[in-house]
Amino acid sequence: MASLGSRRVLQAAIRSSQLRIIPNLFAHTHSTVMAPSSISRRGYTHRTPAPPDTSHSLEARRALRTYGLVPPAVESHALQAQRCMKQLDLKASQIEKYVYLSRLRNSDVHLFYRLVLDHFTSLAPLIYTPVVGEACLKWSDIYRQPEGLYLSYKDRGNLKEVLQNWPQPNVEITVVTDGSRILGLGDLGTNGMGIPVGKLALYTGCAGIRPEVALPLTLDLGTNNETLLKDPLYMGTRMKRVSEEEQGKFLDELMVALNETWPGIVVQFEDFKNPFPALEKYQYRYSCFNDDIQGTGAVVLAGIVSALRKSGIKAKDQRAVFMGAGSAGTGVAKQIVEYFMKEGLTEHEARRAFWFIDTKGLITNDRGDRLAEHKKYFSRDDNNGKQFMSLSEVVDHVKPTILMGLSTIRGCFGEPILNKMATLNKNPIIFPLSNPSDNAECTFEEAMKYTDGRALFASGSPFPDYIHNGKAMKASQANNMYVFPGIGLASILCKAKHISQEMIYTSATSLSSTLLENEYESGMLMPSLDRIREVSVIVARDVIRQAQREELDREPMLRDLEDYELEEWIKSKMYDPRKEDGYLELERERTEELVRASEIATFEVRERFSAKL
Ligand SMILES: O=C([O-])CC(=O)C(=O)O
Ligand SMILES: [Mg+2]
Repeated sequence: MASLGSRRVLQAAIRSSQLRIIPNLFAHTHSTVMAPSSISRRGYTHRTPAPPDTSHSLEARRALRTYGLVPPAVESHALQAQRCMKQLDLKASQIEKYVYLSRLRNSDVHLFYRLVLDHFTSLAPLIYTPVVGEACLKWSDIYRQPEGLYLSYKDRGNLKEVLQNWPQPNVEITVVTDGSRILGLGDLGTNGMGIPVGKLALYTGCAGIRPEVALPLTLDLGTNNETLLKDPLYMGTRMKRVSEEEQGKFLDELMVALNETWPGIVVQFEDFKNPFPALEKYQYRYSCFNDDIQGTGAVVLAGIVSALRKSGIKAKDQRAVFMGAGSAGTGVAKQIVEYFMKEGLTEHEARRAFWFIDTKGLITNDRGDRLAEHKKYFSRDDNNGKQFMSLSEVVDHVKPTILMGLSTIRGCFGEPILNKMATLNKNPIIFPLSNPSDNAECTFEEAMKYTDGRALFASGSPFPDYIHNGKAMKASQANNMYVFPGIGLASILCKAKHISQEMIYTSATSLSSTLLENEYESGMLMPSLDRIREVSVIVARDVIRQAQREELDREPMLRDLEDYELEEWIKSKMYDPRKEDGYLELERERTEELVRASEIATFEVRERFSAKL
């Protein structure tokens, strides 16, 4: 027999199903009491009925009783999108545009994604880097609505219960951050929520992951950012970050709780200052990966493959100087080592092609400090006792072919350094990867101007085109958005047991294979952003194939498909907002709801009946 509590829930459900006749004008806001269509197995879902919509036919409006609530014209999706773009144009600042788009995503999710798909190149910088960086810096000020789940240190022991509060019953993927290293902006605590939200918007935009199966997750484990701790509007717990050991235990509980709640969920770790413990511990146990180390590494590798082809200089003759020696930097370099080894170098030779600079200068074995674990692999022992303090000294010493920036020091690839690179190389490879744009080591314009237009360039954040000698040149963006959506999509679709390093590596070679000949000829190292959806399909296809080779897949029927069939199947699984219709969706939900309500009513009657016996 149902308990009193569950009876109340059932009664409330029945009551609300009667109330539902009037469409909820504010059904799109999470704070609204949900219409019964929102009642799911787990409680409430915010997969709400579409709000009154100017694209609904008059007949649909009458059926929905929204007739008269919107102006009389019946508009096409294209017209609606046109109005949104016009409204976006009226916003004076980037952050206002960000807020406008966030609101749109929360109020009319399909319209938002139609916009994203149709204007990806111009909107990506607004929903993602660089503007998402500004949004995170100002998150406490611009906060308007819940957009993800927060798990606090004080919730340990109960993480599973908190996860149950997430309104969606089926979650297939989560992006999780502890906010400790947001882009190149440092520790932003719970203000880092903008990152999981932004990354998952790209999952939907680039790889067609349905918005309702994506969970943005932010861990509130304290912050060491004094400004935030003093800010009255800061919304995280006001305490210093917990210790590494405490964080480790918290993550152990989280991974179990996530997998018990949503078995096989794909977990993307994002912007953790200390990413290695989690990656090493979980990568062979769960379906997870670290985007900053593995995703960025794969994209940069794809860029390097194309740049090497373009410059004509073999792997064995490459020398790479890395400005910045954080975990992401060494992670990126390790993937290039793997590639150099596949090109015939021994591991020793490949490793020796890298020189890392941190705040104390060139990393050497004998410079007299204790090196962090992740730096040891690339530490030099061939400096003959000499230490090199500045980038300029290191460039003179190494004569690099590649300059990689992961330092977050804006402008450290200045004119003299770029001039030197241009003197040393016909086509110097210059990758200023720090995000957002304000932290980039150099801009596209600077790279081109000071190398006489000869640089092979890719950056982390977008840069505008630059006209050199009358020729318009396009900046390539070596951002992990070219691979993480495909890796995540593949892992969901083939139900990967875990995400192997080979699957990540495959995403890199797959991405480099998508560069079209005309893109390559024009100097681009990454495919055009307009094609990101088709790129994600290819990446997903190849990553699935790799999972199959390693027997990590749990969807055997995919093995029987030819490549072109697999591609078609992947496409058929992708959410396409242009095919979504709020009205039809609502009708479907209504039917389901009626069935559910009658089941509940039957249950109620039976319950009353048995209570009388
Ligand atoms: O978010 C981005 O644009 C790339 C990235 O992962 C980072 O910089 O941490
Ligand atoms: Mg990141």
